[in-house]
Amino acid sequence: MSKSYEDPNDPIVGYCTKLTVKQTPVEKELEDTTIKNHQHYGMLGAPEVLQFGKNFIYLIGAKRVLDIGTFSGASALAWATALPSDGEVQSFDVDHSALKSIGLPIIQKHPELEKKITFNLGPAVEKLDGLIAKGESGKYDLAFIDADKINYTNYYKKCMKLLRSGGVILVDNALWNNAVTKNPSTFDSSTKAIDECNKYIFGDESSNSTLLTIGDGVHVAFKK
Ligand SMILES: C[S@@+](CC[C@H](N)C(=O)[O-])C[C@H]1O[C@@H](n2cnc3c(N)ncnc32)[C@H](O)[C@@H]1O
Repeated sequence: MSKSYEDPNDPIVGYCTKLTVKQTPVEKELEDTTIKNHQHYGMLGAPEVLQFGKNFIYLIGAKRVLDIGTFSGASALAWATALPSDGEVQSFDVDHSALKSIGLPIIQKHPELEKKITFNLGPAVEKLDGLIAKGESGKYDLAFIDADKINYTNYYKKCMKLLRSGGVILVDNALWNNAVTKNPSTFDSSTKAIDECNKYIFGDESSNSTLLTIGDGVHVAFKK
């Protein structure tokens, strides 16, 4: 499987995307501007995955969302779009260059969305530890994990602490261009880390999960 914007001619991906993804004009503008202006635009969250996350926000009545890996702001914007007016997104990244040059000028034209998002600069592991230390455990509804793959299991464990019972974690790139299905002797460090995270989630007694083949694979964990 692949992200719809990377492989627009795949008939199954195209059909599924066309009949499910409902981007607002501002979401579309941010996606298009990132694809046009950033050489690593392939880091963008797939719109079908962001739609899936938005659907969960509606379904579980989420108000507080953790967004691990901001890039140009597409996932943070998607969550802010789906959240109610008193909703909150905490988004984390070590690098705000794509956000500043591409995402922020677009998001700032929509103060009602911008006010819901806090963009935190710094390593997400430390930032999540900071939230746990502040007594925020159990107070978030949904988490989207989409930063450095090496820390995927760390992010999962920390997000599980921060989520309430009934909360949902979406782990993006869970198939990593299908590399995790290949012979383990071929794994690079990112593939190994993603495979370990998928296995850790499967063995975790505090959640149930489903690994979906949308986008680059999304492992969805439901906290008991
Ligand atoms: C795949 S992109 C995120 C895409 C974004 N979620 C979206 O939907 O468009 C991954 C991001 O993780 C960030 N990142 C890498 N290492 C990180 C770390 N240790 N802590 C926080 N962010 C990190 C990168 O700078 C990059 O912007």
